[in-house]
Amino acid sequence: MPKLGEFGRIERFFAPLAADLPGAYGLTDDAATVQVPHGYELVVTTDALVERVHFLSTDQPEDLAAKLLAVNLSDLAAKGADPLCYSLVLSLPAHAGDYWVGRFAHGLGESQRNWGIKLLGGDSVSTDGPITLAATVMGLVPTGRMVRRAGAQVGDGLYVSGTIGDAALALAQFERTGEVHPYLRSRYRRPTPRVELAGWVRDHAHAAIDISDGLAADCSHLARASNVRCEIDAALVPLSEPAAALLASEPALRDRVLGGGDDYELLIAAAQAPPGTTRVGRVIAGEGAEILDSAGVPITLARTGWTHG
Ligand SMILES: Nc1ncnc2c1ncn2[C@@H]1O[C@H](COP(=O)(O)OP(=O)(O)OP(=O)(O)O)[C@@H](O)[C@H]1O
Ligand SMILES: Cc1ncc(C[n+]2csc(CCOP(=O)(O)O)c2C)c(N)n1
Ligand SMILES: [Mg+2]
Ligand SMILES: [Mg+2]
Ligand SMILES: [Mg+2]
Repeated sequence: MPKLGEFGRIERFFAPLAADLPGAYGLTDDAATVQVPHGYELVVTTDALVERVHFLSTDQPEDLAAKLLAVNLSDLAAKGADPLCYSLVLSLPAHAGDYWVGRFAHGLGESQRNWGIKLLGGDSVSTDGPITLAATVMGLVPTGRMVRRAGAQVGDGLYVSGTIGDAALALAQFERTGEVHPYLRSRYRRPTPRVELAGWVRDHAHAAIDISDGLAADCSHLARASNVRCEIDAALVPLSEPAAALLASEPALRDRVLGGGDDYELLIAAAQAPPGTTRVGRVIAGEGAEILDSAGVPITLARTGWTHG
């Protein structure tokens, strides 16, 4: 089959993902339009995934599509926004050809249906560098109601969704042996954005952040923005069964759990427990964030979270 080329791929693989979104104009114009209902505003977030920085070269295109949308939808959920649409930038080397793009687009289609979003537009470029994927995801909140990192109040509880450390432990296993527990691997390849918590966050949370860099680092971001001190009890941090088993056999991996990142869970400061979350700590007067061991002593982590550069 002859190669589709830039415009062939857009027409074949991406235009169907934009169907039914009037402002996308079938991906045939220079730009798109987004209608925002009266009384609402757009919440806009952008995150990129780069080969060998955010994912492994062996990861499959369908998984990368799901992960690209998930890491962005996680930010929207933390801000209490309901997902609406997204734009997409693909920077692809020659080996990621039509077959790769077709599988990637198929993965996008599945995620779109799952989360109720549509493709608005984007850009496609070729490169001799790594696969680089970026999405800008847009969501809606009633005007003025986006939940900020700032706003945590003294006396609030700190809550996290899901379990922490699964993806970071998967990566630790990849780095060492290549033998990775299937559940941990699935948490690295396909994080689950907590989209269903957005409504609760919007109505009840005082502050929230999604955990991408690492629990310790993202908790520090929330504490700094809110001008408060956040304390987390390490023993309360929820672990999946495989993570707990791995940690029991290798306690030194604790630091990867607390500072490894790639969780895409929510950290929420609120006066009451969000549904389906675990209370991990508290907001008190002061500054900074600490994770305490079972004796109440602050844990010093080699790295509290991921930073670029
Ligand atoms: N290149 C950039 N240009 C403009 N703003 C940026 C740029 N990079 C980051 N930002 C902004 O800096 C702030 C922090 O970004 P950061 O990426 O740390 O947050 P995040 O997306 O929630 O975390 P993560 O990327 O780890 O998931 C956000 O307001 C983001 O919009
Ligand atoms: C192959 C590989 N090596 C390392 C990591 C870990 N990692 C990379 S970026 C990041 C923070 C979130 O990204 P960002 O801050 O860019 O949004 C984390 C935890 C990974 N996922 N894959
Ligand atoms: Mg970001
Ligand atoms: Mg975030
Ligand atoms: Mg980051």
